[in-house]
Formats: sequence, C-alpha cells, structure tokens
Amino acid sequence: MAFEEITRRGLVLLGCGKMGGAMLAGWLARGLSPEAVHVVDPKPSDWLQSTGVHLNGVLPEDPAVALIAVKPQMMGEALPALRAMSGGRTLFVSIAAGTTIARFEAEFGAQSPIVRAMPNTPAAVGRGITAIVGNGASSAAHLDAAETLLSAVGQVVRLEDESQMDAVTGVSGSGPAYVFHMIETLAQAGAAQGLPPELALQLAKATVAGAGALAEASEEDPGQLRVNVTSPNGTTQAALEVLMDAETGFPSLLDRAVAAAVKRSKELADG
Ligand SMILES: NC(=O)C1=CN([C@@H]2O[C@H](COP(=O)(O)OP(=O)(O)OC[C@H]3O[C@@H](n4cnc5c(N)ncnc54)[C@H](OP(=O)(O)O)[C@@H]3O)[C@@H](O)[C@H]2O)C=CC1
Ligand SMILES: O=C(O)[C@@H]1CCC=N1
Repeated sequence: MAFEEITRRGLVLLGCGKMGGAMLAGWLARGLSPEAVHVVDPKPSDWLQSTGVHLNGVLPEDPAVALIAVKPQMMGEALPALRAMSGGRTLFVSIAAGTTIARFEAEFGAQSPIVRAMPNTPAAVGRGITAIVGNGASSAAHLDAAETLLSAVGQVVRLEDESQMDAVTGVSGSGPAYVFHMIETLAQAGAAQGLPPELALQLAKATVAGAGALAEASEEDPGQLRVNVTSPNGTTQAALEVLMDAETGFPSLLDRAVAAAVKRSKELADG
C-alpha cells in the first residue's frame, strides 16, 4: 500500500496531539493530500485547522489505515469511534505506549490486522525512528504497508516480538526528551560558565545535532568517536571522568532512566 491507496481510501487519525501531529506534519510535507486525511480530535489546534484535513466529520467506512494516537488512558473512550472499521480491509496502527495488541484485538477482533508501532517526535522533520510489530492477522503486505506509511517520516525497524516494545519505548520513543534535556542542561552549564544564554543554547543545539549527524554518518562506532574528541589529559578527559563515573555518571543515570520508562510502559499495559 502506497500513498496512492491511502489517497483513494483515506487515512483516519484518532487523536492529533504532539505525536499524531508530528506524523501528520511529516506525511503532508511528503505529499499526502490533506483531502485523504480524516482526523478525530476534540480540540483541534490552529495548525491542524489550517492543514485542510477533514476534522471531526463522518469517517470513511473502509479507510486504508486507522491510526490510533490517543493517550493510553483514553482508549476506552476513543476506540469505539473506529469499531465500524473492524474485521475488514482497514489496517489499524497504534502508536500508544504500553497498550498491547491484545487490547486492540479485544476491541476490533483478532481477525483485524493490527500493527503496534512506537515512533518518536523527530518524525515531524522526517528524522523519526519507528519500531513495528503486527498481530496474527497482519500479513507481510500489512507490515509492508505500515512500514511504507511510517518510513515517510523516518526509519522503520521491525521487532521479532511485541515484548521488545517496552524497551524500544524507553530508548527511542521517550529518548528525544532525554536528548532535549541534555541540550537544555548543557546550555545552562555554559551560561553558568559566563556565556550569554542564547549563545550557550546555540552551541549546545549545534553540538548535539552535529554529533548525532556524525554518529549516524561515520563508520566508527560512538565509543571511537568519543575517543577521537578526547586528547590525553585534555579538557574532554576531565569532563568524561565526571560523566563516566560508575555511580553518578551517564551509564548509571541512563540505566535508571530507561528502566523507569520501561516500568511505566508495562504499567500502562495494565490500563
Ligand atoms: N509524544 C511522544 O513523543 C510520543 C507519543 N506516543 C504515543 O502517542 C499517543 C499520543 O501521545 P501525545 O501525542 O504525546 O499526546 P497528546 O495528548 O498530545 O495527544 C493526544 C490527542 O488525542 C486527543 N484526544 C483525547 N481524547 C480523544 C478522543 N476520545 N478521540 C480522539 N482524540 C482524543 C487529545 O485531545 P485533548 O488534548 O483535548 O484531550 C490530544 O489532542 C500516546 O498513546 C503516546 O503513548 C508514542 C511515541 C512518542
Ligand atoms: O511519554 C510517553 O508516555 C510517550 C511514549 C513515548 C514518548 N512519549
């Protein structure tokens, strides 16, 4: 299924907040016609209203895709709007953290093709990464269709098992927030050392963006790239002795942060 089939049969987006909006922005930027998109959202933002998509109207009976982007806690209230599309040709794609395929099968039937996905907000600029896994009714063609749709906003990886989704959520789903917090705090640290705050923020943003681009483009692994910055007994080494401290440094901090996200993802599965 390519954008042509979505254009013909339509795409329903249930919930268009931060993540649904980021994906929609990516699809529209890549040429998906707003005419093909039907959004259900109780309080459409000004941006959403300006896009030209159908808003809170009658939904198509047989859309190519129904993408679920409401918060896990809203499922009970929100999913019935999609029930009429069950058991047919519509591919359900959920991006909700925690909510299991079993929960969607209980709503739409196990014969409905359902793909659970975990994207991230860099999708808004085509630089997201999304992990996907399908239910038993999802054919290779359904997974290909989900991949086509989601690869319009970044990379797509396929999981062997749904149980990997909690860890994916803790690494790449929530991960952009960790990086944004690093930008914020790196800039604050620069300002604390006397830099004008705006300059410190520009330096921090460009450093994180540049390092990310280099990590992606380079054949060297991130550990070697780190070594390449670190002159013996130089400034980086002094900083890394703080950041790599076994008890208080990044390794332990990120271990605990990711574990907390994974734990919360598992809790969300329980509703
Ligand atoms: N934000 C992120 O980085 C990521 C989020 N996700 C997942 O995406 C989903 C959405 O998260 P996020 O975008 O951050 O949350 P938001 O709260 O920003 O978006 C959810 C949207 O759904 C709307 N909504 C609430 N009730 C209904 C309903 N009954 N029918 C239709 N729409 C409804 C909300 O409206 P209102 O605000 O008026 O209630 C809101 O606009 C979550 O399940 C989350 O786990 C996955 C990966 C990354
Ligand atoms: O914070 C959350 O629950 C969602 C899921 C991943 C990113 N945001």
